[in-house]
Amino acid sequence: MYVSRLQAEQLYKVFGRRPDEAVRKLEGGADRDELRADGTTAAVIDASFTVDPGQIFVVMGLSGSGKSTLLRMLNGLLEPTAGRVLFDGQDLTSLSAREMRTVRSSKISMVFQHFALFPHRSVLENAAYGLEVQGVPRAEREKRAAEALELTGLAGWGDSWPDELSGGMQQRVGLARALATDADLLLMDESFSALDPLIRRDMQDQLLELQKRLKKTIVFITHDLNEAMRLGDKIAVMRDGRIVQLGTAEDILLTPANDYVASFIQDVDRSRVLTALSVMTTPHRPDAGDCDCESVLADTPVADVCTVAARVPHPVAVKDADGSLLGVVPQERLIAFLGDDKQGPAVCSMEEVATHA
Ligand SMILES: Nc1ncnc2c1ncn2[C@@H]1O[C@H](COP(=O)(O)OP(=O)(O)OP(=O)(O)O)[C@@H](O)[C@H]1O
Repeated sequence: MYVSRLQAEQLYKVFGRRPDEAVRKLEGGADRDELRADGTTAAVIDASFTVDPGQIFVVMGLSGSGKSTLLRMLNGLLEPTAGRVLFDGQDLTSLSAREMRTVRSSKISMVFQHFALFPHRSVLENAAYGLEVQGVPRAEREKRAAEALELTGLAGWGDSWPDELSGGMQQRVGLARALATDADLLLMDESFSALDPLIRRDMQDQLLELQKRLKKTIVFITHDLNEAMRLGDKIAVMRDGRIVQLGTAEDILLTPANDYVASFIQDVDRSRVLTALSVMTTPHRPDAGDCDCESVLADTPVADVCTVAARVPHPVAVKDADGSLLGVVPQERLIAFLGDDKQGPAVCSMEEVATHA
């Protein structure tokens, strides 16, 4: 039977008095504000989702929306008021504190926003810290920490002190520490939020690059939708404790669940998120794609489809990895897409253009 790596089932976390009663009220349709009047905070309300092996699952929301509380229930640091967390089919909420510590130290790694490095330990010792907690002998942990430093582009920095490294490099040490333990589940809490924009982008690229090789299961918390869309295979948008939308970046961009989500997507660069698959159409000519011109793949971002469109004299062919034709993207469709940036869902307007063309 197929088992999702991580599963949240109707998770609730209520802080304050009479939490069970509060859950019943929430199940009956009460909202956060009603409970606040009783001095109770509903931090997470009825959160359900699955994360598959090798996926990056992003939880996105503004401050106070419940992201950190959700994450702390996933790693067992907080006990849910109601609901279950399953990891590889095992119910974490049923484990004793001791069993939970074992799972946490061997299978789950955390990467925080603030690097949490020990200033009086070398970079190598910092990267080896998780292994030290697991009781791995020194020689073995130093070898694995050095490998992890190499993975994160810090080969040769092992003997330095944390304060000799830039912010971006310190965050890589944090990442190396998480990778060194071989934990399959990586929980990243606003891990790149303290970094300058360019370095932040660099770290996002590096994470995506590492992920191609390592295929960890990652839950990544952020308040930045652009970051969520760059990284997330699946994104949960949270508001006031509830998940208000769960979907891919394209789902969120093309069909935002409500005005709240729509207000976030205004600043997203759609040409980097949407792919050839979402803008292509059926070719009118039977010989489309038969020439030797450049083509694109279904997951090529629209921005890169534009570059190819500028070089070929006909609609850009979209092909699968075997070279079979999936569809075409006519230049007018791209122009409509780029020109209609501020006016709602791009694909609707493009469909109109295609119909009228
Ligand atoms: N230990 C606690 N006791 C009482 N209330 C809490 C506790 N922890 C969190 N809260 C409340 O729960 C709500 C959700 O907080 P949480 O920290 O999970 O949000 P967040 O989305 O992670 O915010 P931020 O990005 O600012 O960390 C907030 O209203 C917060 O005040």
